[in-house]
Amino acid sequence: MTAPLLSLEGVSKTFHVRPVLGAVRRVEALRNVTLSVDPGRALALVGESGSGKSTCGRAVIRHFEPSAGTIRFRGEDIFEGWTRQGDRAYLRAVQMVFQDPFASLNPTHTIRHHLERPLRLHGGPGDLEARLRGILSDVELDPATTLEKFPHQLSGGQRQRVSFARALAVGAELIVADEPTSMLDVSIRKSVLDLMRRLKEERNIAFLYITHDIATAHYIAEETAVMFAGQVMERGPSDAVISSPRHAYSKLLISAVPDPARRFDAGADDALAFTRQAEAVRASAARPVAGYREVAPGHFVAYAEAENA
Ligand SMILES: Nc1ncnc2c1ncn2[C@@H]1O[C@H](COP(=O)(O)OP(=O)(O)OP(=O)(O)O)[C@@H](O)[C@H]1O
Repeated sequence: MTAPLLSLEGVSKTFHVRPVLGAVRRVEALRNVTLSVDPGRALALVGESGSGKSTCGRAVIRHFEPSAGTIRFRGEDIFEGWTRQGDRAYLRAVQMVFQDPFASLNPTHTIRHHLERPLRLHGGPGDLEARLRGILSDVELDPATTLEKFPHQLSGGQRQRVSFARALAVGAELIVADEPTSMLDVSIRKSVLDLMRRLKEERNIAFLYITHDIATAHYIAEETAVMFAGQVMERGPSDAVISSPRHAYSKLLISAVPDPARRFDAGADDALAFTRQAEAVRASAARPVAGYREVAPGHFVAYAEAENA
């Protein structure tokens, strides 16, 4: 068994929101989250809005320190006792690709500028121009027509490819991809997902893939974790979690994926009953997780205290 590249052990994060008027509000964005990602593999984090997926990704790229728990990269605590050199190596090895590539590309600089600097800093064999062209080819962009362009002159899909190229340029080993295709046209989503798969298979890059889209989680990731209210409800092989979910909340989430064969007005009479049932499941899932049952090898399902009795 390979050692995980990244592991989160009992990670919690509480934000204190200070409104202009009224009392400070505590938001428990992550509660005791334990997950791991192996080299060259992908873990998908799925869940509804506000479930804590992005907070998890942001903790991994050290946007903030968790309130509790440990995050390790190759066995080393990412917040403790690193030399400056180790620190720099981590910042290179773990890269984030965001939903909106515009937000992470500087509109006043060409694609050449975006890629040249990290390539220079990172070093590596071969001359810079050849490496630049190589990296663009790796993300299936034509160097001849791309290098001198500005971000606004590219399509959304091409811009997202530049984001991946930049991660490659610094020597990323783990990419935290936060909804990388959700702003793209449906017609080009698959090609960007295919690129991610290729980077995983050919370059051994690991992915923490954050998404609302359960179908793409299945397409990209060997493993899937379902989050709700800052906790992991279920995790395991994507096939098992998505095709035969075991936790009531995972079942609810997966049942909410639109079925193209179903008429949009079908079952309207059942809608109220469904909403009531969904509310009950969500209320139950929000309770603190007491532990996980391993229902099949590597497939873990959360239980709350009373449920285990
Ligand atoms: N900086 C912050 N300050 C206060 N609350 C925050 C902060 N960042 C996130 N939260 C809260 O933490 C919870 C989890 O948010 P998070 O963005 O991680 O969810 P998400 O699952 O990624 O949702 P989405 O899919 O909408 O991005 C939410 O209630 C959110 O409002």
